[in-house]
Amino acid sequence: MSEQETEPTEDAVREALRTVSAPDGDGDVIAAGLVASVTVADGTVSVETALSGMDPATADALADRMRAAVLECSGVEQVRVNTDVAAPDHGTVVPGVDRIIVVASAKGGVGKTTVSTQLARGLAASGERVGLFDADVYGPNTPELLGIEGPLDSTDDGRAEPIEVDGLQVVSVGLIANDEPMAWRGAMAHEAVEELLTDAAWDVDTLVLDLPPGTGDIVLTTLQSFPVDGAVFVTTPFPTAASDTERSTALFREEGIPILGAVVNMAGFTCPTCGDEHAPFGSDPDISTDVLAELPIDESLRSTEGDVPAAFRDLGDDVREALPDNETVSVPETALDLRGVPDQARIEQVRVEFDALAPGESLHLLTDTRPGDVRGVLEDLTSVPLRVATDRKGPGLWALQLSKADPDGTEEVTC
Ligand SMILES: Nc1ncnc2c1ncn2[C@@H]1O[C@H](COP(=O)(O)OP(=O)(O)OP(=O)(O)O)[C@@H](O)[C@H]1O
Repeated sequence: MSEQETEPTEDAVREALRTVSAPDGDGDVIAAGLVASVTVADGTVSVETALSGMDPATADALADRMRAAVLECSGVEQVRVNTDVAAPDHGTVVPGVDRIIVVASAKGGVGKTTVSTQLARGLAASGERVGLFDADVYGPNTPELLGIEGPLDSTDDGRAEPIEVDGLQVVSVGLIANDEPMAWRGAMAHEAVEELLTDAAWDVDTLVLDLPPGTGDIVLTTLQSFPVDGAVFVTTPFPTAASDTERSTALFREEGIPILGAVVNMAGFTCPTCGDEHAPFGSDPDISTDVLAELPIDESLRSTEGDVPAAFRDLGDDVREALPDNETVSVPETALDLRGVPDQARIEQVRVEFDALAPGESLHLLTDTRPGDVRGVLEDLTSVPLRVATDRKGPGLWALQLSKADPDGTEEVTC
């Protein structure tokens, strides 16, 4: 609280809450009996709600509106709106899968399937258990690339059994019994893809998911339904492919998906006769995303026989490096809930609370600001080494644990 501002009163907070209408036209949230109690201490307002029975999405949206209204009260620095409703389900965990990396492209035919398959092989080459899920209903080419055929067998408990090939567990919409994924393009296609993905008997550390090109239904529902840890975009250097990639990455970011980087494929070739370099699709595409790899037109990059091409082993390492820390971060009751808090106020709160930590102690945050931005701001505010653990709780929502490094310097420092 600034020196000029005084502690808000409980009455003022209740008055602010009266501006929030209850769902179903029941007047405001106070009149509708949806607020059980309000407490104020040192600029922090805690609102206990009585929302049991309400569906989680409505309760969450209502809590957001209450939080925003209370933040308008003079002297309020932080608001905790506690709902007695389970948090909305932001992501169906895929059984047997620890993390999901999607491979996407704005356009078809740019080499997305080639990159997905070789990236999966590259990750597996360093000892990870890797799955490859081909969700490209428009061109499920993974089976052909890996020389495998369907239909998939069923496990004893009736789940789809991934085909083991080249150290990968593979499931493709091209491996289903009726082998007609093109017929899935209709309205129900995304449900069929989701079912196959969650139904498969995976046992992997990382699942590489080859999305259909573009940003259609299947792509969006996959991003919204599953806890995707990061996306790799494949593009050619051709100017329109690059500008389409910019638009697609912006949409992924809006969905809260970390963009790990781009692979610029078909970036030139060496003439086998004269040895000259040619760039038929142009060079240096104008994209703001980090370029993880530039791959030439080269027959050997298509081959899935023998050793994984060095370019894809390197890509595997770079992708692993680019992944945000995906530890499980808890959200204790004392966590700072920064959702909806104005920028300046949230920076000040984090600075004050971080300064107050003893070395080795941690501060927990729940925030709608991207973790990289929080870390950047904090690094500008303090010279103390910090460690940041990040856990994406849903689209645009992260739990962060910010720890002050141990004085003896034994703790890993990640910034
Ligand atoms: N760097 C490369 N050098 C040579 N050939 C390549 C390269 N990348 C991809 N190809 C070839 O280009 C064709 C298209 O690649 P691929 O099927 O991977 O593209 P895609 O983006 O998945 O296409 P789709 O629109 O079907 O999803 C394939 O025949 C593939 O072998």
